[in-house]
Amino acid sequence: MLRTKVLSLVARSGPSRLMSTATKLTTVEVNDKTGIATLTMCRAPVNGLNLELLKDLKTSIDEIESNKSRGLILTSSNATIFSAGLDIMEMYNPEKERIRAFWTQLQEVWLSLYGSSVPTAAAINGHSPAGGCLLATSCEYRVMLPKFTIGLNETQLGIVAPKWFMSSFLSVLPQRQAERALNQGRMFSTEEALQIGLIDETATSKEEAVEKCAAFLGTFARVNPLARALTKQQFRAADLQQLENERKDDLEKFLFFINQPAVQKGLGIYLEGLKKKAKK
Ligand SMILES: CCCCCCCC/C=C\C/C=C/C(=O)SCCNC(=O)CCNC(=O)[C@H](O)C(C)(C)COP(=O)(O)OP(=O)(O)OC[C@H]1O[C@@H](n2cnc3c(N)ncnc32)[C@H](O)[C@@H]1OP(=O)(O)O
Repeated sequence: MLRTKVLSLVARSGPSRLMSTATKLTTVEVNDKTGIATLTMCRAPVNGLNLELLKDLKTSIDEIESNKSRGLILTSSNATIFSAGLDIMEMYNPEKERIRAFWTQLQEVWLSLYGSSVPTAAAINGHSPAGGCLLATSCEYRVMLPKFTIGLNETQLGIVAPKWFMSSFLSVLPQRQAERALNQGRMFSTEEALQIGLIDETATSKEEAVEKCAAFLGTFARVNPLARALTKQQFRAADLQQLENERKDDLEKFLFFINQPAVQKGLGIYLEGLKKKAKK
């Protein structure tokens, strides 16, 4: 595969450079003026996080990290969906080796995004359930468009959000609200998310959301980058270390849980419901 960690310039548009590692499911565009990188997920139809999208996300985050960008804005090329979360097809009747690689890659993405030394923000331009919410809450700031939903709905699917999903959620919401929302598998509307503090701002268009994210990232312009990065790291170190220490255990727990006949049955029913709804 033509994937290289070296930054390559493949196109120019206005003051931005599109940088790419020949990945297909993400693009990274760096604004020459601000030094802020916009990382866009573009896996049709719903930015379902499958193994390939996760690999591309990891490559792009690493690229932005090593390129010393001033900030990272995560968004989607889909007009109504930020990310539908984990691709359920990866977990339904899974193939043995692939599902191991899939979960390991998800861990990698979370460790690099939540632990990024670069300041991060999410321009949530569409629905953001489960894994989509994990990505958004791993960032330091969230701007969301109206009339969409966000939340960790795992219990609605008969599955359990692992500890590190909770860590990201808890870095944004107080424990009492986080616990209740997770137990209920609650999806919040944009307005509810703003009220509870799950998002920081709303915007009326993707462009405005990206601008507001850039304005947030700009607040660090006069802060010493090393001091800022080390401060962020200290806030997040315990969560990151916990997963680092328990990675193998976490993978085995996931495999055990997902392979339970009752869980497989539940996922099958949920998928069927999604497909029926899509056909209507
Ligand atoms: C004790 C400790 C144990 C630890 C164990 C750990 C286990 C934890 C395991 C996993 C954690 C899981 C995290 C997740 O992220 S699960 C995924 C959750 N996501 C969802 O529930 C979202 C489902 N999708 C939707 O709600 C909607 O699709 C939408 C709001 C995102 C978009 O709606 P709309 O625009 O109307 O699109 P459609 O619904 O018509 O969908 C189009 C198309 O896409 C398919 N699809 C949608 N979402 C997914 C998905 N997440 N995975 C796979 N496929 C998806 C949908 O079925 C349609 O397909 P088509 O009929 O073939 O066109």
